[in-house]
Amino acid sequence: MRQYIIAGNWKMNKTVSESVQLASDIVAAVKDVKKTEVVIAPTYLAAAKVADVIKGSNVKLAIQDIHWKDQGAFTGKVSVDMVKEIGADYIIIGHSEQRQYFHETDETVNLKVKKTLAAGIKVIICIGETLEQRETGVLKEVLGLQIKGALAGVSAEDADKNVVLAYEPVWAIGTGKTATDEQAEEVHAYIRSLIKEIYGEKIAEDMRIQYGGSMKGANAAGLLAQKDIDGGLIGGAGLKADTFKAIIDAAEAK
Ligand SMILES: O=C(CO)COP(=O)(O)O
Repeated sequence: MRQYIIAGNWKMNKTVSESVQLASDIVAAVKDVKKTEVVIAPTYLAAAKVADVIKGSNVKLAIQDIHWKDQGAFTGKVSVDMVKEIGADYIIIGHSEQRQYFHETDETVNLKVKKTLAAGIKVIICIGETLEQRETGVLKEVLGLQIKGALAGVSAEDADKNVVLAYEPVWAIGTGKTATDEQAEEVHAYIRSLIKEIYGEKIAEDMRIQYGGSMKGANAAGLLAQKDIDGGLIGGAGLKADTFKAIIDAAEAK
């Protein structure tokens, strides 16, 4: 059975002191959570302090993106060794906001994925279609390119143990428009079939696929009840301990 993974992507929210407070609130709120993997992704600036706050707890640390180079003249960027040193468990790669605003391509996603896995850190790879792509019927093609692009050269062993996918339909992010349970499940099942084509049945069955896009306490139970939905990548509802916990409760109740 796949373990649910609920991850809060804090995006460009919270100062360092606010991040420390939110991380402490989440640690307290989830201390009795047993079945669900809980992850938080603060900003770079807050990450080291948040790492200290969550040490010894059942909350894991994700970092929002890295550069694929080891070091050098890349103003504004952070390398995998830097985030490894502070104890990152996951790196989120290929978020649609990166793709939309910061020139992320399937090729740069792939470079970052390989760099992260080589450093012994797990990846959460984000994929998803825009409304226009959905409406013009190219959803499957877009997802196929994103998945094959991201995973090119990734070993079966890494795919099996160290890769989580996050399906985030761009039109559902921050809009309050969630995909219906059926819409989401249909795409998740399709994604799993693509993984089966690439890596075979066992890895397809093992790989966790999160849903992301206006997920909250009120709709989490329905989404998480779907056969191929294994958790959530949460934006807005992850910015308060109680709204985040409501989603984790829905996972724990399964
Ligand atoms: O993009 C998301 C998480 O990475 C989803 O954001 P929202 O939950 O705010 O829609």
